Parts: sequence; C-alpha cells; structure tokens
Amino acid sequence: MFLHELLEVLQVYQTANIPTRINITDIEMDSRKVEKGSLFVCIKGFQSDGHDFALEAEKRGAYAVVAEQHIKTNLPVIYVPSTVKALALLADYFYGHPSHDLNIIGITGTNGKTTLTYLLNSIFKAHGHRTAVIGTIDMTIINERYPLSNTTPDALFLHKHLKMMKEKQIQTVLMEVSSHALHLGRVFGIEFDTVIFTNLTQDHLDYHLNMNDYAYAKSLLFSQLGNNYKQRKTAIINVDDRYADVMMQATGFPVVPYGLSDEAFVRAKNIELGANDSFFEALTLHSKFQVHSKMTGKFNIYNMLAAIATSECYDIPSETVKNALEQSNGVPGRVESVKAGQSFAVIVDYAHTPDSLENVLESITEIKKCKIITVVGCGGDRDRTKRPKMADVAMKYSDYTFFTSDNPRTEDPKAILKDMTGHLSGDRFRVITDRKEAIKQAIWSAEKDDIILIAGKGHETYQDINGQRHHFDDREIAKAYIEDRLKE
Ligand SMILES: CC(=O)N[C@H]1[C@@H](OP(=O)(O)OP(=O)(O)OC[C@H]2O[C@@H](n3ccc(=O)[nH]c3=O)[C@H](O)[C@@H]2O)O[C@H](CO)[C@@H](O)[C@@H]1O[C@H](C)C(=O)N[C@@H](C)C(=O)N[C@H](CCC(=O)O)C(=O)O
Ligand SMILES: Nc1ncnc2c1ncn2[C@@H]1O[C@H](COP(=O)(O)OP(=O)(O)OP(=O)(O)O)[C@@H](O)[C@H]1O
Ligand SMILES: N[C@H](CCC[C@H](N)C(=O)O)C(=O)O
Ligand SMILES: [Mg+2]
Repeated sequence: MFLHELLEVLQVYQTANIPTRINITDIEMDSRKVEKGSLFVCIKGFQSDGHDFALEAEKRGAYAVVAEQHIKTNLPVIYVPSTVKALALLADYFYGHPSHDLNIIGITGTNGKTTLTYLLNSIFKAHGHRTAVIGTIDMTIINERYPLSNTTPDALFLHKHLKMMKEKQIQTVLMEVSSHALHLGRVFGIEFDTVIFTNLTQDHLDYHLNMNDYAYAKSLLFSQLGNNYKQRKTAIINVDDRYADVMMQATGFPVVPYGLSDEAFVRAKNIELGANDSFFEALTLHSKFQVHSKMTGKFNIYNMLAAIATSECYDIPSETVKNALEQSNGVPGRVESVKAGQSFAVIVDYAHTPDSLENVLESITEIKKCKIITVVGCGGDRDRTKRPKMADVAMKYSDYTFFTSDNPRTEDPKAILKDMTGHLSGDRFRVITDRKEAIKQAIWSAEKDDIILIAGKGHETYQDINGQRHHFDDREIAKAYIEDRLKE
C-alpha cells in the first residue's frame, strides 16, 4: 500500500518532504516487531514512549514513521496531533475497514460485560450466526481460543483480527469495551452496530479522575456509534442505572431501555431467585415469555434482559432466545460452584469491585441456610479507594471473612491488606496474606450448609506477584482442599 494513500487517511496534505510512492507493507506500534517496509507509529505509553524507539525502528527496516512530537531519524516522518487516533485510522484503512462488514456488538459498563458476551454468543450461535467474542477471558473465533493480555486489545490488534474474522466468514462479533480502551482510543475507527451499557459503579479510580470522568469515558462508546442516521444502529441501555442519561445523551441513534422499572421497553416480572437458578417473565414491546435460567442473582436478570433487548433488535425469535438463555451454564469464574461431595457450598466469583461484591453477597444472603464465609482481596496497582469499601461489604454480609491477596502486582501484599482492613476491628475476620492458605482455612472452618465465597479472581489461572505470573486457580485449590478434608 502506498504511503500517499495512508497520508490521505490521516488528512495530511503537506507532503513536500515525504516520498509518497513508498510501498508500506505493514503497520507497527512496537519497534521490536518492525520489519523491512513497516510504518512505525510512535505511541506515548505509561512505561515508555514509542518516540524513543524510532531509531530502533529505522535500524530494523521501517520505511516511515508517524509521530506527534519531534523525533530524530533519517526516515520520512508524518507528524499528527494524536498518534493513537492516527494508528486506529491507519489500521482500519490498511486492513480494509473490516468492521464495516461485520455485525459488531460492543458492551461497556463496570460489571456484566463478560457475562453478556457469553449470553449473546449462545443466542447468536443458536440463531445460526458464525460468531467471535473478544473480552476478559480470551478471544474466541468460532471454537478457536486465543489468549489476550487486555480485555479490549489495542486498535492495531483489533482491526487486524477483525479482518481475520471477516476472512473466516464471521457474522457477529461480541466485544467487551473497557473504559481504559475508550479513553486510550483502542476502539477508535470501529464501526459498531449495537452498543450496550450495563451499569456504572466504582472501579478504576486510580485511572479515571472521578466517577464523572469514568462515566464520560464509557459514554464515548455511545458518541462513537456514528452519525450516519440512515444506518440501523441501536443503543441498549440499563435505564435503572444512575448514569443511564449520560449514555443516552451521547447518541442520536434509537435507544432501547431495559431494566426493572416501568420506563424500560424490555422488563422482567415475577422474578424468583433460587440457590442455583432463577425464573422470570420477560416483557418486551413485541413479546412475552418465561425464562427459567441456571444462573441466579438479580444482576444476572439484568444481564439476561440486556441479552433479550439486543436479540429483539436482530429479530431473533423469542423461542430461540429463551432456549439459549435456559441452556446457558453461565460463565467460567462467575458464581461458579466448586463441588466435590462436600456438605457446604463453595462459590468462586470474579467480583472485584464494591458493587459486584455487594451484589454477589446479597444474592448469597437470600439463599443462605447457615453462615457465609468470604475469602477476598484486592489487586495491586489498581484503585486504592475501593479497598476499604470492599472490606466493608465483605464484613457487612459475611459471618466470617478471610482477607487475603489477589494479584499484588508490584505492590506489597501486606500494604494492600492494610488499606483494606486498617479500619476494622472485632473477631469476625482474619488477615492471611497467602491466598492458598486463606482458602485452606476457609474450607477447614466451614460447617454443614455454610456457603464459602471466594471472590476476586474468578476464571483467572494465575497470580501476579511482582510482575511474575504463577499458576493459581481458586477453583482447583478449593477442590483440592475439599478433597483433603473429605479424606479425614
Ligand atoms: C495502563 C495501560 O492500559 N497500559 C497499556 C499500554 O501499556 P503501556 O502504556 O505501559 O505501554 P508502554 O510499555 O509504555 O509502551 C508504549 C509504546 O512504546 C512501544 N515500545 C515499547 C518498548 C519498546 O522496546 N519498543 C516500543 O516500540 C510500545 O509498543 C507502545 O506502543 O499499552 C499496552 C499495549 O496495548 C497494554 O497492554 C497496556 O495494558 C496494561 C497491560 C494494563 O494493565 N492495562 C489495564 C489497566 C487495562 O487496560 N485494563 C482494561 C480492563 C479494565 C476493566 O474494565 O476491568 C483492559 O481493557 O484490559
Ligand atoms: N449486571 C451486573 N451488575 C452487577 N454486578 C454484576 C453484573 N454481572 C455480573 N456481576 C458481578 O460482577 C462480576 C464480574 O462480572 P463480569 O465478568 O461479567 O463483568 P465485567 O464487566 O466483564 O468485568 P471486567 O471489567 O473485569 O471485565 C461477577 O463475578 C459478578 O459478581
Ligand atoms: N480487569 C480488571 C480485573 C481485576 C481482577 C482482579 N483479580 C485484580 O487483579 O485486581 C483490572 O485489571 O482491574
Ligand atoms: Mg470482563
């Protein structure tokens, strides 16, 4: 592809010093991946600055560089105001606008994104679509799984893999869109067809200045839905959330409000929440049907309503939606039971925010027969202000809590635990830094009909300590200790 085409994409017309007939064979944002013929885009990061690697890119054979500040190199340099946006636009063009030919459903919100991608994936598959999922657990293209290091990968990765999906005749892509991704322009240039807002509660206040700043980042998904009103696009919004209006105001496209209040176009009535299942009657503008799901918790009713609202926009028959929801076994690491024949329940859940922890504990409280024992920690290098709040939530609902490490990352685990528990007193909790030991003690302390909640790491199969990932799976560890105890 000639450089002049890419310059047009960036609307850079003063090209006197740039030989425009250079043939660009690849676009890279990481100097270590540059090969002969690449266009290297310098991105300012949190650890390093891509502008410092232009020389390395040149040595590796780059043909040109895109930068937002002055750099020294013998290569032609295209200066732009934002290299992040330039990267997204270039990638979109270079890979042939793949998002235009795919049905892309973007989901944002503090909690429920992964769950919703799974529910929608089941529904769209049942409707006969070839699907792909991009999110926290991995990227799945039909049945092939690819690990990801971010919930929402960078723009270069996204446009490249959307092209791959198009080549594999994927029709529908279900994609989690994190607030970091929106703020850092990772989804810039992606043509979404449907966008969904689940909810907004506290998280990531290490990154966003405050809740309004966080809400603004989320609203970008709605404002970036486009402005070609001839296209069929929809925003599906949880109308019960206090930030619903922020999302609604950000788009001019039709909004389908869902929730439990009367304003919702897609609602649930006669909700019954069981220990391992739930029942409700779904009411939409066009249909009414009953759902008996294997998932429980009021928050999962919201997730199912969002899935129903979305399906209706695609005219998926309610029978298909009902069957897919009823057959869904939920999501790995989300309210996942660990069973090895013990007389008490063990639930592993990914709740890592005050609100999700409260939701899951509230649901467990509704079904409890005896004590609730919680094992929970907070991740390092993340929002510190959520730590005491999560501890308070754990104490509010649990008879006994083991506070322990999550992923300490580069922080001292003891300092994280001090942030969580420094203000607590009494004898209803213990601090055990070693997560394995905390799980062991929780399992050995449980009595018949108690419920143990192991929160925070869900599906994760590692623990990040000082940048080193060690194999660690709450479900495996819990199961092993239950089996040990049963042998006694
Ligand atoms: C804070 C943040 O989002 N950081 C992301 C960022 O990394 P960074 O800014 O540290 O990058 P950097 O190492 O400084 O590098 C800057 C530039 O220099 C380039 N470089 C660097 C070294 C070199 O030798 N040559 C070179 O060219 C890099 O390729 C890059 O273009 O860019 C990386 C590549 O895209 C991301 O993987 C990384 O996410 C890190 C791992 C992360 O933890 N992010 C979290 C906060 C995050 O994004 N989370 C959300 C989910 C949140 C949620 O909703 O729960 C997510 O979407 O994952
Ligand atoms: N709609 C919801 N509202 C509130 N809490 C929820 C909702 N759905 C799930 N949860 C809780 O939040 C946890 C995380 O759910 P899920 O993984 O679906 O969210 P997510 O938005 O993908 O999170 P992340 O930002 O980490 O990717 C679950 O384990 C559950 O405890
Ligand atoms: N996507 C979230 C995941 C948090 C999971 C929790 N186990 C932790 O490590 O803090 C984040 O990066 O903040
Ligand atoms: Mg997720």
